[in-house]
Amino acid sequence: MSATSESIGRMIRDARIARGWSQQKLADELGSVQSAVHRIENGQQNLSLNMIDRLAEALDMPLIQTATEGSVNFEIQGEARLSGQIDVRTSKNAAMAILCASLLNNGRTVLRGIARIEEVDRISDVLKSIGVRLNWIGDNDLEIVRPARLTPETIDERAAKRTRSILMFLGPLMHEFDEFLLPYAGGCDLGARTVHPHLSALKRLGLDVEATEGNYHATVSTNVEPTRSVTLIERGDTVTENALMAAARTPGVTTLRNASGNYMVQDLCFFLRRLGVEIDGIGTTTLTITGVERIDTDVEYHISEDPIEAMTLLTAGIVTGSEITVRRCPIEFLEVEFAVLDEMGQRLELSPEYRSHNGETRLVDVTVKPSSLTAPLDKVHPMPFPGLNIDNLPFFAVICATATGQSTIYDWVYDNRAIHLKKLADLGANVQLMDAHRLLIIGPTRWRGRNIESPPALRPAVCLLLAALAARGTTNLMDVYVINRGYEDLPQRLNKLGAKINVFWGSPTSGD
Ligand SMILES: CC(=O)N[C@H]1[C@@H](OP(=O)(O)OP(=O)(O)OC[C@H]2O[C@@H](n3ccc(=O)[nH]c3=O)[C@H](O)[C@@H]2O)O[C@H](CO)[C@@H](O)[C@@H]1O
Ligand SMILES: C=C(OP(=O)(O)O)C(=O)O
Repeated sequence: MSATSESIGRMIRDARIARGWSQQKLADELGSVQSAVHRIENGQQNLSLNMIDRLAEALDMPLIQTATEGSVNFEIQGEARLSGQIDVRTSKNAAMAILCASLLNNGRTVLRGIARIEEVDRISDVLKSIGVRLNWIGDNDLEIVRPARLTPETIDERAAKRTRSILMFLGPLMHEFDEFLLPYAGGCDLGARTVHPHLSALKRLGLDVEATEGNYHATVSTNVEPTRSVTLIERGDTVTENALMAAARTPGVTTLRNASGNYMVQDLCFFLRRLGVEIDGIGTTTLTITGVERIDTDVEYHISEDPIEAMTLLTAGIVTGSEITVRRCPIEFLEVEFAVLDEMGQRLELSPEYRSHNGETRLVDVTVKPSSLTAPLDKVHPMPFPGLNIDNLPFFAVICATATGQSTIYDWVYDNRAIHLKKLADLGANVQLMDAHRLLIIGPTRWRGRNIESPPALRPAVCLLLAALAARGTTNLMDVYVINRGYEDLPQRLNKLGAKINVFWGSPTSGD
């Protein structure tokens, strides 16, 4: 059986009307807002697993769960010509860091503009399970109030194991307990990802963590110097964030060297500053943090725009040869990407800069002009900020496949990500995996639609969606949970630009 988002929407509307409920009443029951119910009923919103469960419970309708059993899939009709304007939404990765950082605050935290994505739902499930109260107060605004005592002993292990961000509870929780356990982190299948840099940095900040059977066993030590300098053994994003959260509530001055200056780290720093934590060196590799004993502040913070989503949307325009304007692109985190695109012959028009709602991040509107692309002369490779973003590299595989000539994509970072990009061959690309880290791509590609399983990795999966937009024929991209992990209503938003993507549950209606 397969059900589309429209048919599920109709089922929900009928059930609501049968109960004599208004959209507002259903929204109240769901802990959501009326506009979200309106969109769900019109099939204009992706339904997260969490929302499906809540709808079934509120309407006492297990049928909704039955209808949506199996995977969420996208049917993409290709040869799309896109036009119009689209706004970049806020980032998954900053949301993850700041949601974890809200644990540092005993006051009320309101996060504005937070993306409603599976990853936010997962970490929300985990936060709720340790006693935190979360309340959506607008379509994308979340109120967070933590209890006086958090209860890590009641943690939702299933949700915790689906996200790597659980690692970022270590920094905040060390201020509350002498000893605690956390389940192992999960996330995308990108190959082995290091945890040791986190443990090594936290040790220097007074937290000993031992990996035991299925758990991290954390013990706080008391012998922390009043002034400390910690050099991270990797310039990783979440390790920098973990160390920042450890330093934020450790009185005295901490200097973090080899810190990441990436977008999510900057966003976390701006948030911590609002909480009264002094931080110097934001955006550089040396951060100086003056910690405070206790934070009890009612704070509102607007998360900034996602450079990875910006690159995703720009790639949609590029591979379909369309003219679209992607508004609210955080330019500081896209400079190298744009320089590489420029070398390849891609024309982009940039508006004057303006500020994001956080008052800090610089934004521009970018218009993609249909261009004739040639392969870059050298390999395309990522570097920590301010290099080409590691999560933007996969989009260059699709773009290079569109360009004329031979390109090399070199992903030194992840052992398994390039392997997933090999799947672009199923949609017609001439892609060869030279080794686990290098792809050789010969373009241009005549993309063709297929039935295809999503790889278990967010960016490679969305790359297939983007290629499918350009492909001849229809692509059924099956089991897109990973895409919904990081993107809010991507099909619906691309459809507003002229794409034809249908969300359905179960198995595809037509064969390949
Ligand atoms: C929730 C979140 O914010 N996730 C992001 C974060 O994950 P996160 O910070 O968890 O990234 P990892 O710690 O897994 O680092 C990614 C990989 O890069 C390697 N590495 C990293 C830095 C370095 O200086 N040397 C080095 O070798 C690590 O060993 C690892 O294999 O950063 C990654 C790299 O930007 C992004 O892909 C993720 O989207
Ligand atoms: C790898 C990613 O994220 P995570 O760290 O959440 O797995 C990503 O955003 O592409």
